[in-house]
Amino acid sequence: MVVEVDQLTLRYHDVTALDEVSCTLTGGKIYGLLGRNGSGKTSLLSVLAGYREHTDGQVRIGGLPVFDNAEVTSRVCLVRGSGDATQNSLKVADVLEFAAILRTSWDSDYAAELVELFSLPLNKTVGSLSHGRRSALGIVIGLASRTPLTMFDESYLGLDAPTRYKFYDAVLAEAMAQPRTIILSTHLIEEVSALFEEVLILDDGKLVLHEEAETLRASGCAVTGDAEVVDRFVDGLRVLGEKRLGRTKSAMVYGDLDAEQRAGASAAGLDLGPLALQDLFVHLTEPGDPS
Ligand SMILES: Nc1ncnc2c1ncn2[C@@H]1O[C@H](COP(=O)(O)OP(=O)(O)OP(=O)(O)O)[C@@H](O)[C@H]1O
Repeated sequence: MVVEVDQLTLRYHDVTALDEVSCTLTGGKIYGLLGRNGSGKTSLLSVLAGYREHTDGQVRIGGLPVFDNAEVTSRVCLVRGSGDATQNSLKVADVLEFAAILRTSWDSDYAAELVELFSLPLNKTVGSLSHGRRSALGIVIGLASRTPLTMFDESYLGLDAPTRYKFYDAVLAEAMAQPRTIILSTHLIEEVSALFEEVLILDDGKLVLHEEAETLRASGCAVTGDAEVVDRFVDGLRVLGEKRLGRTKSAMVYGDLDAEQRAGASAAGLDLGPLALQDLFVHLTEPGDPS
């Protein structure tokens, strides 16, 4: 389902949460939506889900306007953090039943599989669930809804590492089995970046980057080897970040290395690997250094 965002602005009184954001998501892919705290991720997802009316610009999903348009919003599912507090008194089984009524694309068998995968207790009330289990309930709803546009807004909150990886694996398996448009907003870039096919970065309400993940990874490289050799090699290059373990150092270099530089790295015993999205993200959203 194509998502078209044109000059989208959202203001909350005197706060401009989204500032003339434009992008087109062609759909059928996993998109990573990244941004520092307060950069506008939840605001953008809320507008796409029809939860909020934007102030200016245009938003179309599948060619249709979103706000107050049930034809579109019934095909969109936004899972926010660890769920809505209003559902506290309902049992997990009831919440899933409501979700099934709301979404014509709901897949009950798949929901049952996911309930087992995430060990969700059907007879407990939502209010009695741990933080992580609430997040898992949201994930089950998002995945089993099988809506053409499904968005997870920091849905990993409270999940322990093994459960987070179950979530990532489930998203990947689903995207391969039933291609749909999935947007994941996250701060845990390193963990989840392998899933992204396209990446969008918001900074202070502005879209500062929208690029294919492969292109981003190829926009620089990680140079790893003996610390002194790495330092000599990267002297004069644009270094986004460094990591050091004992005598071994890894420097994240932004920009293409030419054939001669690559040959030089190899001759010096250095390894060249792909750029980590996390480093690029930190670089692009660093105050005062938007380049
Ligand atoms: N209901 C609201 N009323 C007033 N301002 C708001 C409201 N919701 C968000 N904002 C402001 O809008 C801006 C964007 O917030 P938003 O929640 O969209 O960012 P975010 O990228 O999702 O942040 P985080 O990663 O911290 O969840 C922030 O300055 C925030 O304070």
